[in-house]
Amino acid sequence: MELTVNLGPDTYPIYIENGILPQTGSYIRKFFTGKKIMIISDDHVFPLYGKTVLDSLKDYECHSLVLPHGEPTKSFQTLPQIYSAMLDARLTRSDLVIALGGGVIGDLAGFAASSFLRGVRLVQIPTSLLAQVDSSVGGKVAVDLPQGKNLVGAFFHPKAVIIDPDVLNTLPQHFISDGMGEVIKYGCIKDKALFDTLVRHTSFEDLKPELTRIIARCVDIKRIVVEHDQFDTGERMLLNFGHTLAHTIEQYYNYERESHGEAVGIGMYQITRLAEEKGLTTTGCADAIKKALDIYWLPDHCDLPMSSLTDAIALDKKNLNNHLNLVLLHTIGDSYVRPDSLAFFDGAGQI
Ligand SMILES: NC(=O)c1ccc[n+]([C@@H]2O[C@H](COP(=O)([O-])OP(=O)(O)OC[C@H]3O[C@@H](n4cnc5c(N)ncnc54)[C@H](O)[C@@H]3O)[C@@H](O)[C@H]2O)c1
Ligand SMILES: O=C(O)C(=O)C[C@@H](O)[C@H](O)[C@H](O)COP(=O)(O)O
Ligand SMILES: [Zn+2]
Repeated sequence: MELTVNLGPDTYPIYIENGILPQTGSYIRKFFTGKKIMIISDDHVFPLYGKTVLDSLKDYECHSLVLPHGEPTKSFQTLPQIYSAMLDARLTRSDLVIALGGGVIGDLAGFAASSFLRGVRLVQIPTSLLAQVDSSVGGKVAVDLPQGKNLVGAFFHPKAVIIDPDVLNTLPQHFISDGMGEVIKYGCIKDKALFDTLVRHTSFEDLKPELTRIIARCVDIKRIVVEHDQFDTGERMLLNFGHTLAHTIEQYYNYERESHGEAVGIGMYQITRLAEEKGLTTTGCADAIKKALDIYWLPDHCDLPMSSLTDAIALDKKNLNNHLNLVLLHTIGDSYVRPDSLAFFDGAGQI
């Protein structure tokens, strides 16, 4: 299956098909006539899939940079190492960077590509469920700062996204759950039928036969939203459902305890619980989210006092002028952005 993200001069294709990884070279040859490619990956993914990708790129001069896995790598501190590798490889603006990995590598290599020489072309090959359903599409690339998630970044679209769901066979269960956090998000914000499918199943194994279709559905929802609002000034904020709290939870633990999908799960449940208490969301949505999180082994709380998160919430990128923009649900499948303030969280207790 091929989808197209229509963004004028930044239009790009997304290829989604089981078993397409060995054909990476043929997708890249469609648009890339340069000579040199740098693959950026991590030390879990490259040993598993690096050779397959390299074998398909035999007609190019390929360089690889393999970084330690995990969120702490998506740091401002990692960038000099990437720029040095790019300089050592004599990468020019006519060359190409491939991000081969999960969302950490996609965001980090994407930001490096966006900033090196003011922009070197990028291809995303997402290998985690989270990256396949969400982070590889839409052009948000970034690194974390100690003060907050994704605080230094850019909008920089890839030239192509190549999604092979077969690679998920080696993804550990924990990260399957993380990806399901974002899948549940897509059901919550835009697609009740998708949400109902998720809660009709009893486990990920049970859902698996439908996975390729579900990946494509999430990507398509994101494609439509990004086409409407690529720079995150309105509708795109809906993709941030659960993230106001998620990002502060991740930052609170210095990116070492709650992973992104887990934190999004907690954030979606807790903000919906609070919104229901205030009459801003239809009663029952928080319970429905909790049920979905349970099925896919995701937490709904982390026992942090809300007061420990408010400083970081003030850095949320959805803040405009003097107000917070919160993403809430009217009901499952129907979301909205509400201009509000930190007072929304008063009396929240522990989350
Ligand atoms: N740019 C965006 O729009 C966007 C959207 C959502 C999330 N994100 C970001 O994505 C990041 C999280 O991404 P993630 O959950 O993919 O984390 P990740 O990149 O750390 O990958 C999770 C783990 O799985 C391993 N892995 C990946 N693919 C594998 C495979 N096929 N087989 C075996 N192991 C594999 C990785 O090495 C890592 O250990 C966060 O930093 C989050 O902020 C960005
Ligand atoms: O693409 C978007 O827009 C999103 O909000 C998708 C989120 O899942 C993702 O975590 C994103 O990186 C968050 O962006 P940020 O602007 O809040 O850092
Ligand atoms: Zn996210």
